[in-house]
Order: sequence, then structure tokens, then C-alpha cells
Amino acid sequence: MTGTTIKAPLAVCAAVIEKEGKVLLTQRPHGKQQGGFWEFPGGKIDPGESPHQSLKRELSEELAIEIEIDSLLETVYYHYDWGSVLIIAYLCRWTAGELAHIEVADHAWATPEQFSGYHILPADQPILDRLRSRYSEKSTKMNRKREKEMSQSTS
Ligand SMILES: Nc1nc2c([nH]c(=O)n2[C@@H]2O[C@H](COP(=O)(O)OP(=O)(O)OP(=O)(O)O)[C@@H](O)[C@H]2O)c(=O)[nH]1
Repeated sequence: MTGTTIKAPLAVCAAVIEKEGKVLLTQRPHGKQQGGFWEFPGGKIDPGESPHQSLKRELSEELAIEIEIDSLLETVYYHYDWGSVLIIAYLCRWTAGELAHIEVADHAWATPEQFSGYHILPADQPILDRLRSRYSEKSTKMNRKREKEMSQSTS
């Protein structure tokens, strides 16, 4: 009997680290699968690891930084031609370490308006959308606050 083997999606964790309205993106090493694409730092969850353990390990191995994980931002299921991935993306804080390019080709801090200037892995689209709406909500709140303060100071 012939047939294709159906594999479980690859479990992947990703860190969304914010700094002054920008988000950390990293570029995959050129020799690796999907090399040259931009993504959120992270990687495969190894057997026996929790997503949080995995994310902390990956950030230390890839960038030499330590992080704290604050909350779940988004989960994504995406099918590539080589198989599928289930990505769990967390909002994180960089707490220690000097960022080094150990297992990444490059890094960048990008505002949501700048995301389109990077070739970001297609699976990350829902994470990017979530961040765009998060930032536009934040700026609406800031504008409302500013308008309120201005109207109070002029009355
Ligand atoms: N880290 C990360 N991986 C992502 C993202 N989006 C996305 O589709 N992926 C996919 O998830 C998979 C993660 O595998 P990886 O190769 O980065 O994992 P890893 O660091 O453990 O690699 P290794 O096998 O060389 O140790 C890749 O196939 C990658 O294409 C993302 O934003 N961050």
C-alpha cells in the first residue's frame, strides 16, 4: 500500500521583544532552511521542554540574551510545502545580556509600519497583524489622552 505520511506540526516558540515602540526581528542564517528570511527569534521546542524553557534557551543560544516571558500574543498554524508549523508567540522582555549574532545573520528593531520592508516568514503574518492592531490601539489611546489633557489645559 502506498500513501503519504502525515506528520504532526513542528512546535515552534517565538519571542516578540518590544523596545520604544519597535520590535526585534532576526534574520535566519543564509545556510539554513529559509535562510535570509526575517522572523521572531525562537525555534523548535525540543522533546521534554516547555515552551517557556525552550524560548529562554533559544534566545540564549541564538542571541546571548536573557528574557522574561510576559504573556501569550498569538498562536499560528501554517503549512509550508515541507510540512506544517505551530508557532506560539509570546510578548517578552529582554532582561540581561549583550545581543550577539551567534545563530542569526542580522537583527533589526522595526516599527509595525516598517515590517513590510523585511522579507518576514509568511507564517508570521497573524503575529504581524496582531502587533499592528496593538500599536494602533496604543496610539489611539495616547491621542485621546493628549486631546483630553489639551482640552483640560485650555478650559
Ligand atoms: N524561530 C522562528 N521560527 C519560525 C518563525 N516563523 C516560522 O515560520 N518559523 C519556522 O519555524 C521553524 C523553526 O525552526 P528553526 O530552524 O528556527 O529552529 P531551531 O532554531 O530549533 O533550529 P535548529 O534545528 O537549527 O536547531 C522553521 O522552519 C521556521 O521556518 C518565527 O517567527 N520564528
